[in-house]
Amino acid sequence: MAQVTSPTETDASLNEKTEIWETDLEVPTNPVVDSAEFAYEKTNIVRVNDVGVIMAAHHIHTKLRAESYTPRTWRTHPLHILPIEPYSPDEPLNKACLDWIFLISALNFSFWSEKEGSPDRYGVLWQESWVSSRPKLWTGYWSLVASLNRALQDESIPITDPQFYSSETLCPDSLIEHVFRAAEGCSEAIPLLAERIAVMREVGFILCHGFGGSFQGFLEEFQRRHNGNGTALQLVQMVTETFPSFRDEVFFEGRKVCLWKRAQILVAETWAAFYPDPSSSTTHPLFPGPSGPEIHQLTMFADYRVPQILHHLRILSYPPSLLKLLHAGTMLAPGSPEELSLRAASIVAVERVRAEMQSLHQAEFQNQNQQDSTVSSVLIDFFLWDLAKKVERGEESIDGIETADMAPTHRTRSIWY
Ligand SMILES: Nc1nc2c(c(CN[C@H]3C=C[C@H](O)[C@@H]3O)cn2[C@@H]2O[C@H](COP(=O)(O)O)[C@@H](O)[C@H]2O)c(=O)[nH]1
Repeated sequence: MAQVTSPTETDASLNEKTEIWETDLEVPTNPVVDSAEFAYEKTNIVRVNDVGVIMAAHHIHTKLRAESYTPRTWRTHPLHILPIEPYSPDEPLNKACLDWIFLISALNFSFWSEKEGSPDRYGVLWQESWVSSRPKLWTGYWSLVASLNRALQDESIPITDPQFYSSETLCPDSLIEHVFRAAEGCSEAIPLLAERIAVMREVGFILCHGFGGSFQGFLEEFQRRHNGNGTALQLVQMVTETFPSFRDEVFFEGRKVCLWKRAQILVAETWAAFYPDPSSSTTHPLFPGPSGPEIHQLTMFADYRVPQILHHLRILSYPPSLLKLLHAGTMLAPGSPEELSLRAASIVAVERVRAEMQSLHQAEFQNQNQQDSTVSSVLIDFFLWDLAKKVERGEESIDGIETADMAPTHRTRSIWY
């Protein structure tokens, strides 16, 4: 917020103040944005297509409106209606719900299957939603959510409680294996089980020894440090500083590149899960300060599903050599130029889509003489991920703009995404 100067101040003091204010006014940039720009240029493999960005921005802008897609859409996913009622007025940041979100984000990586498309790929059988107990085979990311919900609801295993899952005595490896068990007939187990167990022990230990044994305690400490006025980006930073297994960073050509996929999605999902009803005019319980969450400072979450839809929408262009690798199912090593290029270009691309959508948004609001509201890469990401899944299931196809043939997702085994 700009400050008004007093006319009695001398030029010298004014200059001094201006300098201070300029520093104060500096908008903190997300290191992921700079990192991505650097890695995008250095790798120079996947490219952002400017025409594709403009076309897709119009398309996404229209779709968001038509579908009334908002941060509250997150709750409408059949498995995101949590086993615990999160929205209690007595406990605005419900502990059990926060621990559920935290564990999901800690383990939100590497669900792609060597047997993609085959019925015996890894999947978890659980009810199709909270309101229907009809069994359904959940695959990919949803297999994680289904496993945890099944353990909580059907088996009374407190799997999302850090005090439980940090302890090898209360929660031995064999029990975790049981929680993630595949449906009968699957010939695969959950990928990277040992790494998932290691992540659970690490984050559980840190929450128990530093934050009273819950993500709620972690958020209370965040609010204390920032006098209740912390932003989403500051929370992301605290997550990456605290938990090594959220530190999604690589060194490339002599520079540290931060991608922070799971740290950002953790904050974004917490933001979305507790997003207040717009008609209630209440502030967000996690970001009650005057500046709010500043959610637009976060980037998209560089995974293996969103780049695929960005390419399909012709926002990203892949060179023939990369397409060949993808079609051959070649493994891309974590931190390799191809893998880094896919992730970095996705971040750069969504930032450009966001800028384009922001202009559309502003023009529209100006015409309607309404207040502006900011477009965020988080919401664009959520929308694109959901869209990618609908296109994959054959439920939706992209109309009205040119698309590229859907390429396979890239294959990298890593705990980062
Ligand atoms: N960029 C981004 N990546 C996301 C998600 C999500 C799920 N988020 C939920 C929250 C809001 C959304 O509306 C979703 O309901 C998972 N992933 C990543 O995808 C991959 C799994 O893919 P597949 O094997 O096909 O299920 C894997 O890397 C996983 O880490 C997201 O939102 N954004």
